[in-house]
Amino acid sequence: MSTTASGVTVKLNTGAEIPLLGFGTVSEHDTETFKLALKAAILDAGYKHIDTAWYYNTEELIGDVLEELSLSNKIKKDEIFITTKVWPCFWNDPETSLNLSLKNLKLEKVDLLLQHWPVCFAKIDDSNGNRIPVPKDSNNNILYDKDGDYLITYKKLLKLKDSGKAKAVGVSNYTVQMLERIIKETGVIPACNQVELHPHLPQLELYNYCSEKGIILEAYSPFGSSGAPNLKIPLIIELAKKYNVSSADIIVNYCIAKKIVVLPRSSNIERIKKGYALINMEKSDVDALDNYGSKNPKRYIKDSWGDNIGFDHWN
Ligand SMILES: NC(=O)C1=CN([C@@H]2O[C@H](COP(=O)(O)OP(=O)(O)OC[C@H]3O[C@@H](n4cnc5c(N)ncnc54)[C@H](O)[C@@H]3O)[C@@H](O)[C@H]2O)C=CC1
Ligand SMILES: O=C1O[C@H](CO)[C@@H](O)[C@@H]1O
Repeated sequence: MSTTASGVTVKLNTGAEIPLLGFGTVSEHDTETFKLALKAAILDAGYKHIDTAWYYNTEELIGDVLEELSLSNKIKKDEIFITTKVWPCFWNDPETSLNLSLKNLKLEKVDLLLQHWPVCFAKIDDSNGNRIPVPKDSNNNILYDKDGDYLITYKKLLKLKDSGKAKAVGVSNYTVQMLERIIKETGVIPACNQVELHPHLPQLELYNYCSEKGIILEAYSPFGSSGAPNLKIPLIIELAKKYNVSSADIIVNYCIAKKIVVLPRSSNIERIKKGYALINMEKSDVDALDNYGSKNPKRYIKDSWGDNIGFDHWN
């Protein structure tokens, strides 16, 4: 096992290794800050995995950084595991989405392609011909496609894998019931399921199901998203003292101990350079964190379309 969190990997059901630590690329900052953060993550902290999506509008910046670092021989592009996602407005033409992502990322293929949400928005383009991510009517209600079905998207993603443009295919924001449905209908087990997961939302039923099926779980918003509220949980602060690390290290190691991919985001260069310490967390501490979240489940990402698919722990 590596001594830094960025070096630890787990095997996907395709046989490929995925680094358990990935750099989250939702951005609240200007383009230069974003690029500097990504460069520090790759060059100083040794990140080998970037999690992005068409929806984040950061793919072109990521493509620029990868191109620059590879042209100056600082990295080889194929050393970095790249995940991108198909947003619900592309539910019926994920190939268009993937082609846009590949163009922006300046890549010929991605390591992992995810269906971003199991929902289907209407396909509406703006006057410049760009797809509207979340189409709404004049009353601000989201426009769903009444003929949409997330199973159709999954089947189309599997075809994209066959075409070689995505080395592996997975899903995001799926419940156990949805996973059961796509597996029953296609016979193909997705490589992973990316969901909100952290010590305040351990998702134990989903975790047990995915472990049994060999689906790698990926934890988004591990720190509780903007403002990082999870870092202030008293049990996490206590464990940080016990192991002499930071609260962020505890959350990252909670996921790593459970072989869950973890996708923290940061734009703070000093923190990024430091990376995350890899510790040997005792099972009783992992269990205590599971227990904490099971008793106090809390979801931070409350996009309204989550309502439509029956997400729980909404309040
Ligand atoms: N599949 C999906 O639907 C979703 C995927 N994601 C992915 O997961 C990634 C991470 O999730 P996010 O929601 O972005 O949030 P996060 O849980 O990683 O938290 C980010 C926040 O924590 C702060 N932070 C980071 N390290 C800190 C530290 N050591 N001390 C204090 N504050 C710290 C950052 O400044 C930022 O405000 C995203 O960037 C994206 O790649 C996120 C949301 C949904
Ligand atoms: O991936 C995602 O990021 C945004 C913002 O957190 C969320 O809406 C989406 O699922």
